[in-house]
Amino acid sequence: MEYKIGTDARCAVIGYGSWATAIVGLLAANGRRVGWYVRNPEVLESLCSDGRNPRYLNDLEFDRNSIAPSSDLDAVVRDADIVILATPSAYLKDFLAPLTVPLRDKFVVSAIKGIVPGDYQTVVEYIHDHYGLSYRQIGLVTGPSHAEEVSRGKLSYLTVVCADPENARRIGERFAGENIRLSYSADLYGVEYAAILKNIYALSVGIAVGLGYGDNFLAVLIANAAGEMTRFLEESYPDERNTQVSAYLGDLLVTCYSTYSRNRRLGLLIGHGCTVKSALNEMTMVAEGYFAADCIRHINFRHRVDMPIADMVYRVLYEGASARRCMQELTTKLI
Ligand SMILES: NC(=O)C1=CN([C@@H]2O[C@H](COP(=O)(O)OP(=O)(O)OC[C@H]3O[C@@H](n4cnc5c(N)ncnc54)[C@H](OP(=O)(O)O)[C@@H]3O)[C@@H](O)[C@H]2O)C=CC1
Ligand SMILES: O=C(CO)COP(=O)(O)O
Repeated sequence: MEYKIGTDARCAVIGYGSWATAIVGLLAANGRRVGWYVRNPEVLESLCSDGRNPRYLNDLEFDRNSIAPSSDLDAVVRDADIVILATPSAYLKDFLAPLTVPLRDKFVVSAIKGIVPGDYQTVVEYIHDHYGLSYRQIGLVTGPSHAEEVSRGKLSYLTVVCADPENARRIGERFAGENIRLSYSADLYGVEYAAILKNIYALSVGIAVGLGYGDNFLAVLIANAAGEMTRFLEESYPDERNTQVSAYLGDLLVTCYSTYSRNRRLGLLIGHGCTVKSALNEMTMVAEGYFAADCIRHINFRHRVDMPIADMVYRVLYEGASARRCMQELTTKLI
């Protein structure tokens, strides 16, 4: 089905973590009231009374007239034309479970960077298969974009991905702002997988830093991670794409280097000697790379791409292998 987003399309955001909150901040600055599905009563009450999310990005104050938070998922979706998904991938099904209103007549944009566990599908594939949307009705918003910086107005570049360039521009208009630059792409498969893989690579970087490796080695590790990402995309879904641009390489770099990165932080804890279980318990936010390491391994059984870095992360996270020994072995495979 050909789906055209109208100029007056209404947006709604599903989720109330840090990225969802930063996204609502961008959309709300652009005019129309933003629907917002917030199932947590404490967060909902605070947004309605005080215009703040008490759990995430608490310093961001919303004009209460610009947001419409609600715990009624059906009502939020019914009133929207563009539905933006911004939950961690592991909880997406759980968040969408109460939905009885069809999504088929909406445009769905995923801001999620992960695989739906259990189904081993990307969010785009999952929405296509389970909600009956055509791939032309699904898009992505991605790029190097930590919520903390976006919400504080630090210059950030986002990439909107969807098949139809006109729809991509309409979505871009909603995210646009003084400190947001936009790019466009039609590579749904490549950009979505790049955003998933970079989380695994940032975990490997955190592990290396925690083990005491220096900047020289990190540069080698990240250069090899960029190569591994490109190899996976080229071998699993060949297309004309330039993986040197922000949506692929840029997002990999920011996640590997930024102190805001949740994935890097999880790796750091493990590199410092925490068990995987205690490192996960220490995290106050979700590190998608933990789930992705298992899902990508499973998906790669089909493609059989050589992925030594992703394999190393999997062995440390899921097989109880020694981080030090695995990293040492990996050093012999990098160029
Ligand atoms: N943060 C960022 O800078 C960016 C994140 N993204 C992507 O956005 C997506 C959302 O991430 P982000 O906003 O960072 O996530 P956060 O860690 O900030 O938020 C987590 C959200 O998930 C809920 N949650 C946590 N644990 C559970 C659980 N066990 N069961 C059900 N719900 C749970 C939390 O609810 P509660 O508080 O009630 O526990 C909260 O709403 C991810 O795919 C991420 O990769 C993309 C770009 C930037
Ligand atoms: O995707 C992100 C930045 O672009 C966020 O990465 P982390 O989840 O590692 O913080």
